[in-house]
Amino acid sequence: MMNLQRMSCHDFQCGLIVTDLVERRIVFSNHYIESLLGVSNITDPLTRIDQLLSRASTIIIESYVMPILIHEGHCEEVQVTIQNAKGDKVPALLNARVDSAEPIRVYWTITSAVQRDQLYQELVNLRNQLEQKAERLEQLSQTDELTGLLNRREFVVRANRCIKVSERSKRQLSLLMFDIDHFKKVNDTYGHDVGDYVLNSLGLLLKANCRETDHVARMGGEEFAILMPDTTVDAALIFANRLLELVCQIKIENTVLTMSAGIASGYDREFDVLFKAADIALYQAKASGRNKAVIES
Ligand SMILES: Nc1nc2c(ncn2[C@@H]2O[C@H](COP(=O)(O)OP(=O)(O)OP(=O)(O)O)[C@@H](O)[C@H]2O)c(=O)[nH]1
Repeated sequence: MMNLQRMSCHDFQCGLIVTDLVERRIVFSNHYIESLLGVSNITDPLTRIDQLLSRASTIIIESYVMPILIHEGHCEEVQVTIQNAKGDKVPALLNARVDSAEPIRVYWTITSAVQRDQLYQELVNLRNQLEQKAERLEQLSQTDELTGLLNRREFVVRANRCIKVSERSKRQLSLLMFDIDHFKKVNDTYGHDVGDYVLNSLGLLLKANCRETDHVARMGGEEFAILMPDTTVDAALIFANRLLELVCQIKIENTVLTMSAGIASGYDREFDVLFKAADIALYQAKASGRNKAVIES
């Protein structure tokens, strides 16, 4: 065990500095401070404690620590930056206490906070990583893996939100349901991979041609849906016909892709009602020859 009688301030594993109150000139510092700064001796009576700190830290001392010290007599756990002899910045934790006996002295303790800073940085990094993962998970839970479009669950959530807005504004929205014609034949003739490629290409085509305010989803299999806020049934029909023309551009060898569409519109209809109406219209489009868009009757 260490002989307590022979222990001196230099044995402490924290920095000790004694200064006067007004000018903060150093009258004593221990070895820890010297090793923190990378100098052999700083007990030069002309050295002020501010000279050991970064510019920002001297402002903190002047505007925050000193008023508290004068008012309360002590100030704890202030994060400062020490500038060492090499010019490196070392994060440190500072405590100070005033001894009012004449001559008035301030006792400063300074400990390196490098590890604390590293720990803090690690926590910040970890938090960022978790946030990114949570974002990614949220995205995965909302989208269809093959096309990157919304999945059915997220589509229904957003559609219900849009319906509420349209109920208030009394502005029509339109739901467009469409389904690739004879898609089974594509799979059977060219294989499932080509079928996937077609679905993916259609996803890209829809993303490129829909408005940012539209909600586009793959509802399952080869069935897609677009919810268009603030869109009348006539505008929806024009848009649906444009998509029918565009989808012909996706060709697999000699097969030209077509699709059928059903449209339902309104501003005061529940999602299930709107969905059913668009689905029936889609069925009518299929039943009456495919490659067309039909408005609900
Ligand atoms: N490649 C691929 N095919 C899928 C996927 N999901 C569903 N399908 C296929 O889509 C086809 C849908 O076939 P049907 O429901 O008979 O429809 P269809 O052949 O398009 O006929 P109509 O809709 O009546 O014009 C089936 O062969 C499914 O296996 C998928 O993720 N990838």
